[in-house]
Amino acid sequence: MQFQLSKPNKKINGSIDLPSSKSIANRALIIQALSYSPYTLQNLSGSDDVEVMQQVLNSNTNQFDVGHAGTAMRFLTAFLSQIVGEWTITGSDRMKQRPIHILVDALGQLGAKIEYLENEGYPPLKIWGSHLKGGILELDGSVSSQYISALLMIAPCIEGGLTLRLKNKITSRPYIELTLKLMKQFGVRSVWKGNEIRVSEQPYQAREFTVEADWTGASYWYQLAALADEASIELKNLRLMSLQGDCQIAAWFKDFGVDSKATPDGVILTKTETKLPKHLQLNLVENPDVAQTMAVLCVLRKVPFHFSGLETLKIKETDRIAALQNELAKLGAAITEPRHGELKWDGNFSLPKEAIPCIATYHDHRMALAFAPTALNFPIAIDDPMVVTKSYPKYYDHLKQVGFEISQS
Ligand SMILES: O=C(O)C1=C[C@@H](OP(=O)(O)O)[C@@H](O)[C@H](O)C1
Ligand SMILES: C=C(OP(=O)(O)O)C(=O)O
Repeated sequence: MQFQLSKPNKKINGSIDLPSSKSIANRALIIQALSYSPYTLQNLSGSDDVEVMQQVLNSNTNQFDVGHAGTAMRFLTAFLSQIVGEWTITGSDRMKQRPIHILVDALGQLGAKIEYLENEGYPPLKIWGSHLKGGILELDGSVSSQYISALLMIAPCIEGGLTLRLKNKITSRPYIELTLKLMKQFGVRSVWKGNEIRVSEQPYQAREFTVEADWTGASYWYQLAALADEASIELKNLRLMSLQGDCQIAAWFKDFGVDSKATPDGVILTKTETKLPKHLQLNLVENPDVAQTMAVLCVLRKVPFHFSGLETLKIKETDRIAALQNELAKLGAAITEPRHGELKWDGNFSLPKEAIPCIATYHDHRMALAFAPTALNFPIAIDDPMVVTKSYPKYYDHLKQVGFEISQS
């Protein structure tokens, strides 16, 4: 299936009920389970990744399929390792290509018994859950912060607690900070000094909790505002002072003429006069999920760019470096990868080959989410458009709400 998207004018006005953050929701669900909480979490998004986490935690079976959800795969692997029983956990074909050995090795050192059911180092896994004993673990921090978050969340429940010594360049650091901040909100203290994070054995305290709106989901509305001639967009439940690292984008988008103001209900984006940057240099090691938003935006606004810190993009829902190169080429922009983890565009365009480019999405929600705003500039088709349900199920309804025309073919 494909969607064709167009927009008769370049004005965007509306109030958008953003989905809540899947990163916060999936942490809160694990922490809630660890604290035997009687409360129901408020404002869960209904996205695939959150639904799958809820299903597993409420399931009566011992065999789980988490689909494309990286957080669910990593967080549940650690969670199940400390619950007595025999568990198998698998995922989509792509999940079976996303490495997990750093986490499995670490859990093994704590006493967990985990076996690879297909390929060494990758899901599916068989886990024999047991009482785990803590200690000091050395861990490579450069592949995925989700391994670290997974271990930190179970750390207070492990005999003796846990000290993690992180090696190499830490990727996605704000997601580790998010984990620790949420643990603190549920009563667990931690100390992070240099490359060492220490969590002693201590109980979680159950509490009521409401999940805030998703900043990565908000990035597509910032992108839309940056491409529009006029924009006034209210993003409900979004907080400028957020737990999420991607709230950083509010500052970046000032250069693209997008002003953010807090309201009692969220944040309002307005389009202002601006002088676009001549060239955009960004290190995205802390915000890998907005790489697609920023790359598509820069091409459409003709801002040459050089992004670094993207070493982990090849092991996300798809190889996002290759996907961006292939699909931005359809808009006429040749993107290069000058070094591992870098993306660069010199600002040159060639004429697009198709009158209405059709963007492939590679089972990656962020390809559809980041390319759909292109329709503000010219009509575009998105292949397999419903990939967005991974994090933002109502995206196309929201685009229609602000005047996008969307037809199916
Ligand atoms: O912990 C999390 O919620 C996430 C961490 C990041 O992954 P990596 O740490 O693998 O970069 C991010 O890309 C992902 O969407 C969500
Ligand atoms: C990388 C992502 O998700 P995950 O790793 O949780 O599958 C994402 O949502 O961009």
